[in-house]
Amino acid sequence: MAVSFNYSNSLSFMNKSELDHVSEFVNVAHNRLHEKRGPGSDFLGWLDWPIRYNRDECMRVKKAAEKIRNQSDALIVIGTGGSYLGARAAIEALSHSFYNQMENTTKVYFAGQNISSTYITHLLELLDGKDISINVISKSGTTMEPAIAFRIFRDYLEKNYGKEEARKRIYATTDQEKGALKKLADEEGYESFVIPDDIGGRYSVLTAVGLLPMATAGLDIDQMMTGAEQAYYKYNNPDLSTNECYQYAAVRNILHQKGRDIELLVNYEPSLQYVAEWWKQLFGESEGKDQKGLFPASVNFPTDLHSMGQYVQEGRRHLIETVLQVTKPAIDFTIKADPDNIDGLNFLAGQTMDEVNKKAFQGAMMAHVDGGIPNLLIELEELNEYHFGELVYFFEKACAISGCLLGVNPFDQPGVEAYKKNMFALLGKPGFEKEKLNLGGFSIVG
Ligand SMILES: O=P(O)(O)OC[C@H]1O[C@](O)(CO)[C@@H](O)[C@@H]1O
Repeated sequence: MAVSFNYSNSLSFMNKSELDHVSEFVNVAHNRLHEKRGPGSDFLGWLDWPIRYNRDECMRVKKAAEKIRNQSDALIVIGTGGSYLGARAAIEALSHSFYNQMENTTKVYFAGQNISSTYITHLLELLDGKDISINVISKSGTTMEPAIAFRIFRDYLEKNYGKEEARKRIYATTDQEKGALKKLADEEGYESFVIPDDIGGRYSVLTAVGLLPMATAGLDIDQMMTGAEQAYYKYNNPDLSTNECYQYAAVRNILHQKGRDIELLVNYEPSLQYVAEWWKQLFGESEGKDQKGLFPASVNFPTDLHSMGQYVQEGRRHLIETVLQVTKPAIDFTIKADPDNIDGLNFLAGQTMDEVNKKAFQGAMMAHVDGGIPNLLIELEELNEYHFGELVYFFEKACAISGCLLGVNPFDQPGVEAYKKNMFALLGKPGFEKEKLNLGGFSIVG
């Protein structure tokens, strides 16, 4: 099976009867989703997206990617949160580990996910003398971090190419009708792609938001959509005893109710690090509200076994460990015998590097379960576009069901506005004068 879920190593931390109990609620959550009822039902466009996405737009995405690849040394993808993480996750997971350092590739760099003057200056230095295009992505069209980066890069393009040519090198992915970016794109005549109204940022990776940067990096986006389509059918069944996506949602909720407050997503392939970052936004923004929710965190093993391993083994018992495991690595090789064996590693001779990696996983998993940490396992047969699409859909649907089980609206993110208000007040944005007065009680350094 391409993506599979196994919770057998959490059964000593819960009773099977608890799953039977929750299956009724899973059924309710399933019906709510599929009948488009319940909180956040305006944002369910992702649910059947893999079977109804706009093929013409997808074709346009591929053509634009081709043009970018022919015309530019690098694409600068400007966006943050859901307008950034999915594309980065896919490109890092599915491309060469040193993609941007390889010859003959169209480099993909990200900007607008921070407000660091050092980062953006270094990026501009790196791009000096190179031909570039820009894909600016923002659903609202008003998020400040990417808006600042876009202002800087637009200016850079106009200075380097002149206004006319700059326009042809800017691709905007935004709302169909509203927002400052949409307005600018229309005025300037940028080629534009749509983020559907009913798909929230963190659910948008399989729209043009993710697909244009991915296609530019040479990924097969048709395969990705086919994988997501298969997942749509596979996880369409309300029966908890067979639907592994729903089992993941249910088990993490049961464990959460029993005092597990943090879910650690673990990988043994460094290229999955940004899948974890994408997953953190998906679950964190969806579930962390009304003073509820599992805190999504991530570690990269075995690297972090040498830093966080101690805590996982013996620290506070509030963790769930969810391992995202790749069954068959893209590349494997056999460790050779060394006639001198000074490092004492000849016992590994004849084994493959991946066999050793898998033993590290098994050893850590057994130790952590023995140490009191329930283990969930999500296995991915291979890291390719098809399975990536399937995995995205698995997580999206599990997150929606999980949020319903938790009793929150999994599709809004009201809490993100609080820091924005303070920041705008501190920056003196017109309209935020009252908020500025309310900041009086804090001592502000810096
Ligand atoms: O695509 P936008 O509207 O720029 O938003 C980027 C991100 O910012 C948030 O709105 C939070 O502020 C996320 O939900 C979203 O993914």
